[in-house]
Amino acid sequence: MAITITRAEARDVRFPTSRTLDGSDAMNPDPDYSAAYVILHTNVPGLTGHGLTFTIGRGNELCVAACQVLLPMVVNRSLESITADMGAFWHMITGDSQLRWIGPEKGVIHLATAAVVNAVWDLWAKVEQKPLWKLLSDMSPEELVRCIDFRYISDALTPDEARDILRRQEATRAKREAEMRTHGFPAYTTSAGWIGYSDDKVRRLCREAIDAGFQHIKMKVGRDLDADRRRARLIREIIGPDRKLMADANQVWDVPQAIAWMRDLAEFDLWWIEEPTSPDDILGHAAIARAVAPVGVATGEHVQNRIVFKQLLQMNAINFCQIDACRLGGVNEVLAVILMAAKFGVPVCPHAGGVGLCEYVQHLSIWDYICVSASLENRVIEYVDHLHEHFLDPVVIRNARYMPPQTPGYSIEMKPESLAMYEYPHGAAWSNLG
Ligand SMILES: C[C@H](O)[C@@H](O)CC(=O)C(=O)O
Ligand SMILES: [Mg+2]
Repeated sequence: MAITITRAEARDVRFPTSRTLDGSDAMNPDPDYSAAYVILHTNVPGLTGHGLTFTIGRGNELCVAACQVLLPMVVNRSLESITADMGAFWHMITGDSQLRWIGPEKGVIHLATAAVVNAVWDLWAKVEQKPLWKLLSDMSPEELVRCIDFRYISDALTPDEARDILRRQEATRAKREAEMRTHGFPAYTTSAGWIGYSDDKVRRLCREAIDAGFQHIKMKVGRDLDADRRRARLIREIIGPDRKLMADANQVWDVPQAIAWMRDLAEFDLWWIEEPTSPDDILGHAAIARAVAPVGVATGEHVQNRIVFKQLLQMNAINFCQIDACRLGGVNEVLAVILMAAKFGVPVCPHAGGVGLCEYVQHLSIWDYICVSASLENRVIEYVDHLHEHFLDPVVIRNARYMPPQTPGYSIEMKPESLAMYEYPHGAAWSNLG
């Protein structure tokens, strides 16, 4: 039977994480992890596609409204008519002649694009009875290339080059898939280092992270230099000199300030500095990368599309490429960026500090390893220990590694009771707040 999307809804879901300062950083001191959450209903009873885009609270309603504007483009369409040419579908969603004006391919409309596009991928993977990483890993290089919109990036990566990258690793995919199934993909934790946590809590969480096997820990910096130095020292005392310590400034600095601040943190042997300045400042990132080496520069959670990533890569402005599953316009655009990063020899270490992002990005990195990079060198997926209990198929971390999801889909479906409880503003979690 042909599967048709018969109706769609977008919901506003928010978790009051600001109460415990989970997720806090120098730029975002009080985030409420939130999602504009899309459900695609079909003509098959019980078969639905789910997708979300992540925000940190206020303004989530704008993303919901943008999803509602996009959803008529998928309603009454058969799944087959979409998946027959995924690249054309993505081009259509991002190319509407009037909606394009409020992007293009950036901001609220692009966040909403991700929720809708990812819901379609979730639906497709469920129909194929595969987790998303496996759906992607079973595609031929030609099929994968057909998912990508090369407009604006063909000066950096052509379809032929993308195909060649994928062909290089095709014969050995099965070996890496087996390795992933046994050992999983390495993770790092940010949960020990939120800026709003007390020193005692940071100490305790660092010890717990070590006990859980983590070899990489990320701390938040950029609000107060003395506090950063104190916290970096106490974290180093606990994790020792050999584990990797990363720092994340969440865009608070100007370029000269970033360089100066990093000199003052040099003794702590940071592996990377993340978002040292505006995500739109490609030349600024390049200047910082030159000045702070051998500390690497990482960015991506606010890199709005493949075009900005292209320039960051072309200018040697990043040493770590932090794709975000819903800042970019869903799976299709992420594939493009992962392939560009491979061409430029930059490791992909996805951003996952948010609700549902860990669930999403594990699929993308596992596919990257199996089909594109074939390397784990300098590659780690972010892990944050928040809100997984709300998902039907939450991440499984074993010995600080993401174990490949087994359930069909993109692992992003939330429990109905969680959606009801945290729906904003009338869910019980919000209406019961004093
Ligand atoms: C506001 C978010 O929690 C942000 O701090 C996440 C982030 O920067 C990261 O995970 O990296
Ligand atoms: Mg970050």
